[in-house]
Amino acid sequence: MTQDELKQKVAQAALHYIKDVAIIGVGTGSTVNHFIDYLVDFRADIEGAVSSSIASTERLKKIGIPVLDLNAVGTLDVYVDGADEVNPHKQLVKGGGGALTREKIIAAASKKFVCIADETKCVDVLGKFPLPVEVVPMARSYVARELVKLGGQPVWRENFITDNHNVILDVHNLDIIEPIKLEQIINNITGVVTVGIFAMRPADVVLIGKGNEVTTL
Ligand SMILES: O=C[C@H](O)[C@H](O)[C@H](O)COP(=O)(O)O
Repeated sequence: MTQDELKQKVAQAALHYIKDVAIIGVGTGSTVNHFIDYLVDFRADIEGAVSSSIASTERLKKIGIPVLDLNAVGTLDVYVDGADEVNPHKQLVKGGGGALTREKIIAAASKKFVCIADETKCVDVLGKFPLPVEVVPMARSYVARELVKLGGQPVWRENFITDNHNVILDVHNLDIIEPIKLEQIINNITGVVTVGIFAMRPADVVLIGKGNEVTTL
């Protein structure tokens, strides 16, 4: 199977978790795009979705699924989203597509976070994938200097603005041995909006597309 076929398969497997769920939290990215495409057959049962990005909002609307404001919905039963890296503790690195802040908000507001990933995303130690950090634009250089002090090499994602009108620093060369600790440390740097480590609120279920099957963590 190609990587895209694996993404499709794992996205299909996530449908099991949305049975009888009226309002679904929906993430962002190429894996989630497959999930959204599958939702077309469930339109009649779905009241709406809370979306983590403008891109996902557009895709959901295109297939006729109403996109709702999280403030009006309260706690979500299920949130389905992809990841850039997954470790055996269901802790993640996210934000390769720059949607990390809204993703983290929806994950926090959801009872069950179902992460869908192909096997290339599995690692023992997070950090091989450059760690995305969303930063208020005027704080970019200051935050970059603070990230260097932590041992990383931040690279400004040029010509990219997030849905929240901020910038992204991708931090290379980090071995994230203590994900919760590093998440807290980076979150505490003034000017950081969100760090792409999802460890304080990890996934509850990780579905991994591997070979011809989907395994569950
Ligand atoms: O900002 C983007 C998100 O965190 C995505 O969920 C993540 O980058 C995985 O994307 P993909 O499914 O395209 O690999």
